Amino acid sequence: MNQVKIAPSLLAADFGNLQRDVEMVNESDAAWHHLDIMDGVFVPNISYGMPVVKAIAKHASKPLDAHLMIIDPDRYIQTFADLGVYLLTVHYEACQHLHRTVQAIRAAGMKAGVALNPHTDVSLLKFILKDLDLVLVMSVNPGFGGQSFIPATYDKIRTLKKMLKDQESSALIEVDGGVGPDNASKLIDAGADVLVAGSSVFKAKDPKAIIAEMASVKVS
Ligand SMILES: O=C(CO)[C@@H](O)[C@H](O)COP(=O)(O)O
Ligand SMILES: [Fe+2]
Repeated sequence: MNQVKIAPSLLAADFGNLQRDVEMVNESDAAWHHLDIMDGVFVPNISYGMPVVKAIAKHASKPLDAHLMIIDPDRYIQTFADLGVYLLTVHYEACQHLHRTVQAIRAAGMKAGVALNPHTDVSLLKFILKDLDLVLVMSVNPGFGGQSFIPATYDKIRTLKKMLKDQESSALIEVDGGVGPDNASKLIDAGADVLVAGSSVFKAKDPKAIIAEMASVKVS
């Protein structure tokens, strides 16, 4: 069984000290850097765009896990590939032709992920699971950091885990929103492979210790 991966969300970083915070993640037990790209249309917030992704990529030593909260993400697939993104996740709710988008992400040389809003049923991915490297289960409504975790997520992860097993899919389950040391064990027990954590890491006195604590949770 693989160890859980921790992906600190740079949305909660200090943007005035972005290089410092990216380097903190480099030196930590984190597996990936999680980048949240918001367009102000799909979600009611605008985060950052390509120049900031480029700056992060310049200093990051771990794979870039980009979570696109933008409509019609096909427009930017090649750009993110050129910026060195490792795994590109698009929202089920933001794509007209999800299968085509996933194929285009892989054709551009990246791993492909699909994110589900809290109200979106995992069964909608039944016929595309085999084509995915990751499913991102949103445990808050996308758009902002620092929100409260939605408890229905546990059941959703368990249901998805069973679907993946039934289909012999090796896609990872990533959970994003309101995640921290308090719920990490329960999420891992439910079947999460990757934990995204923004506020719980960057607002902590010792961010590296929080990352280490979550990364060391034993997988049963
Ligand atoms: O995608 C998102 C929000 O839409 C996340 O990645 C947040 O950035 C996580 O922040 P916390 O809930 O951990 O503070
Ligand atoms: Fe995210």
